[in-house]
Amino acid sequence: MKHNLEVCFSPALYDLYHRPEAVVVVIDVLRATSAICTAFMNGAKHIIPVGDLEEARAWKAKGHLVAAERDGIVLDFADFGNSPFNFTPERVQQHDIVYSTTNGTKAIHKAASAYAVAIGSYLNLSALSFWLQEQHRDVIILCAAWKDKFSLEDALFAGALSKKLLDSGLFTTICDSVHASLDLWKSAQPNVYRYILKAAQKQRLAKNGLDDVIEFCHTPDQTSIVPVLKGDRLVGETVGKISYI
Ligand SMILES: O=C(O)[C@H](CS(=O)(=O)O)OP(=O)(O)O
Repeated sequence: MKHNLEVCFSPALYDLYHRPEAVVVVIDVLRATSAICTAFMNGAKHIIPVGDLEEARAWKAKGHLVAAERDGIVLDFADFGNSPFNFTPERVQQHDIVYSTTNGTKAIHKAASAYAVAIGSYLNLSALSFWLQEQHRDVIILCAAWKDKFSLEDALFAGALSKKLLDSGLFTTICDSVHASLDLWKSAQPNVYRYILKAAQKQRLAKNGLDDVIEFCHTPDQTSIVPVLKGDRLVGETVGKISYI
C-alpha cells in the first residue's frame, strides 16, 4: 500500500492537514532548518527548539548555550544567531543548544503532536528521503514559510523532496500543493541557486547583510543526519544507506 504525501505551504494552514498518525517534515530552508542540520553535522548533541523568547532567556539564565533571533537580528541575551555558519564544530560539538527563530521553531512546535517530526533541508535531502521511506507512514511536508505567508524557497524544497518520495514508488498524492511544488521545482531547473535569488527572503536577508548563506543552504546532501523531535528536543538520527535517486 502506498502512503499519502501532502505539502502544507504555511503553519497557518497546518490545522487543515494535521493527522496524528502522520510524519511531519518541517522545512525552513532560509535559515532555521539548514542551521539545525548544520549543527548536527558539526557534532551538536541536542537542539531544544523554543517558540517563546522568555523561555529562551530563562534557559540562558540557567547557563545554557542559546541561539536566538527575530527578524534576522540576534537577540541581546543569545550566544549567537541563526546563520548556519554560526554552528561551527568549536561552538556546538557535544553541546545542547536552545534555539528560537522567527518562523522555524514556531513551525516545529505547531507540528509537535504528529506521530513524528523530522527536520529537512537541502543539506540532508537524500538522507531525509530515505528515512521517510523507512517510516511506512503518511507524510506531511510543512513549510515554515515567513510569518505565515507563502515562501518560495520552502515551496521549492517541498518540490525537491516530493519528487524523491514519489520517485521511490512508495508514496502517492492527490494534494494540489504537492503538484504545485513539483512544478516549481521543475521550473527552477537547471539552476536552482539562480532561481531562488528572486525570493523575498533573499532580499530580507540581504538588507541585513545575511545573504551569504544562500548557496550553502541550497547545496544538497552534505550530511546523512536527520534531526528528529524526541520530547522537547531534536536528536540526530544517522541514516546508514542514502539513496541518491
Ligand atoms: O533568520 C532567519 O533567516 C529568519 C528570520 S526572518 O525570516 O528574516 O524574519 O528566521 P527563520 O525562522 O529561519 O525563518
